[in-house]
Amino acid sequence: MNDIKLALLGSQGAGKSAVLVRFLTRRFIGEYASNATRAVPQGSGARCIMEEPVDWADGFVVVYNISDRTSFIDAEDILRQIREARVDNCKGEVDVPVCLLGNKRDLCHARQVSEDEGRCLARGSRCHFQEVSAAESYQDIAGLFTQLIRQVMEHLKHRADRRRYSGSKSMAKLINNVFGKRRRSV
Ligand SMILES: Nc1nc2c(ncn2[C@@H]2O[C@H](COP(=O)(O)OP(=O)(O)OP(=O)(O)O)[C@@H](O)[C@H]2O)c(=O)[nH]1
Repeated sequence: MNDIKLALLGSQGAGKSAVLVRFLTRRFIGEYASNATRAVPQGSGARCIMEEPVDWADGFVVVYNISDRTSFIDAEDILRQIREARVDNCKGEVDVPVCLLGNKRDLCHARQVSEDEGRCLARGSRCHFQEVSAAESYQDIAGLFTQLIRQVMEHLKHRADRRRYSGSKSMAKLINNVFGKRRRSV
């Protein structure tokens, strides 16, 4: 079986590493060096632009921090960019699986983004939504990745079936053209 490639995107400090480390190790590692983000805020910070199109990903996890509205606006922007890229690249194909994650649910006393807003954004972007806390819970994050991986595998299978089908259709057309023409010229 081929590897599955997932991209975790989101603004700086949203908790991408914490979510991933929680899933892979079941542990919450509170402090570690902050990576260069794959999606960076630019200019005033009101717009979040991906450094490069993520065309290698089979699925996306877009993370924001529920106690930071700017990170939610960034997530909105990232989802829009993913949507636009898939309109360009995947004509007629089933959408690439995407999950919107509202992280740091344990900080609900400092909440700036309601759960309804998250759900509403996900609905508009045709993606799954969940609030989680990388600090407090493994189960939610594990369940979420398991579901996303399942969706990605189904998506890849669907895409492979489609390619096989359109390949055999082209071959049938080619044979028809060649032999059809011959028959006419006899
Ligand atoms: N309270 C709380 N803190 C969290 C949670 N997840 C991450 N953090 C903290 O938020 C900070 C940023 O987390 P990171 O995982 O480094 O965030 P990131 O999105 O990978 O950040 P960059 O690498 O800078 O893009 C760290 O201090 C984490 O300990 C959470 O669920 N709850």
